[in-house]
Amino acid sequence: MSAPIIDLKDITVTFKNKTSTVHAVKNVSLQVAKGDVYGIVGYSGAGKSTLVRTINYLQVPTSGTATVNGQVMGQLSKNALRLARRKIGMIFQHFNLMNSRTIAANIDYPLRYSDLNTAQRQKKVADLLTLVGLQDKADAYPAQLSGGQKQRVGIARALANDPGILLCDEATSALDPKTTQEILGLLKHLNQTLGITIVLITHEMAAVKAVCQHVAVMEQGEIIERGSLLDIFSQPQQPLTKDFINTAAQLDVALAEVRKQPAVVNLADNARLLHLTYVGASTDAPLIASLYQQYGVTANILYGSVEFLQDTPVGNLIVILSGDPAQFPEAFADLRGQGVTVTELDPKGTVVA
Ligand SMILES: Nc1ncnc2c1ncn2[C@@H]1O[C@H](COP(=O)(O)OP(=O)(O)OP(=O)(O)O)[C@@H](O)[C@H]1O
Repeated sequence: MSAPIIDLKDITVTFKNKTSTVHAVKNVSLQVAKGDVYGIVGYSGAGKSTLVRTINYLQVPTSGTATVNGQVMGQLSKNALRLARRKIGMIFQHFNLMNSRTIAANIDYPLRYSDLNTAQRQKKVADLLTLVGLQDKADAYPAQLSGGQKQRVGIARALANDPGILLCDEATSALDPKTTQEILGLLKHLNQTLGITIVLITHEMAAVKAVCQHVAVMEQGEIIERGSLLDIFSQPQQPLTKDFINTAAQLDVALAEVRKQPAVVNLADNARLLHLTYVGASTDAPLIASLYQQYGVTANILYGSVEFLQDTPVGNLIVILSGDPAQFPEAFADLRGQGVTVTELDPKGTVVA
């Protein structure tokens, strides 16, 4: 890959006060390629915001180096840092708009130090309003807008200085599901049309799934897993990652229902409860037919779904396989050989194994 637009090396952030020390970020390295949409997912307190704020140096790391747009942020003078920050836009969960100013004035605010004259600034604000679909709201005040509209203003304001990077800190967490999809759609559009690199922090894997090309999972200040969206969704390794994915795909809900069914409650000795995940064109029918033909193993599908991640189908099945248990290891190996991720589930457990 060519030099990443964001290169965090060995970033550690420690907060100390009189009584306690919090290790918010522990020795994290992260590279984001130009034009990427990179999701950072984790529960509250995992250190996502703190990590992302080291990109624009709103948070100075205790140790480690942040190189952004080829500039080592920690080596910049005050003035150079201010200029560097203008090329890194940021949006927030609660929008952070100035309530006493109009929408146009909010968007114009970051332009106060720019070289543009008044007419150019007015045109820039009008263009930004159009870009985010709010051309008729220039003279409205934030209190008159819905949450989704306020976030559109936040996005327009963040783009005022034509940044190459947009940091999104829980930008959709205060919005309802439909508005969330609209805002994520807008971010995707901006990425595709302007080529802007996006780093998106969220606790919702569904948001990551909708827009991100890469994802990192954070827990207790560390990145515990990272990869392309498809790899993470089809072959999650860490329990926390599986947890996030199962919630996003509503597999946890499906599994809770499945576990109530008599065939699962009274799972026979010659049966196994499995979760199968596959990526791409393979479909459940040939997989299951070949299990029977080759191993005499029958499959009872209890749940199935296919969703598209970046236009690639990802299938999830929860099945009971029954047959001669001596045949199971080979049958499972055969499935794995065909690119299917096979996870045996505890019929009584509460989470996917
Ligand atoms: N300025 C600060 N002073 C002291 N502790 C802080 C400060 N900022 C964050 N922390 C602590 O650092 C840890 C990581 O917080 P951070 O906000 O980065 O997590 P997060 O994953 O973004 O979660 P959230 O979504 O809740 O913001 C938490 O334990 C938090 O309480």
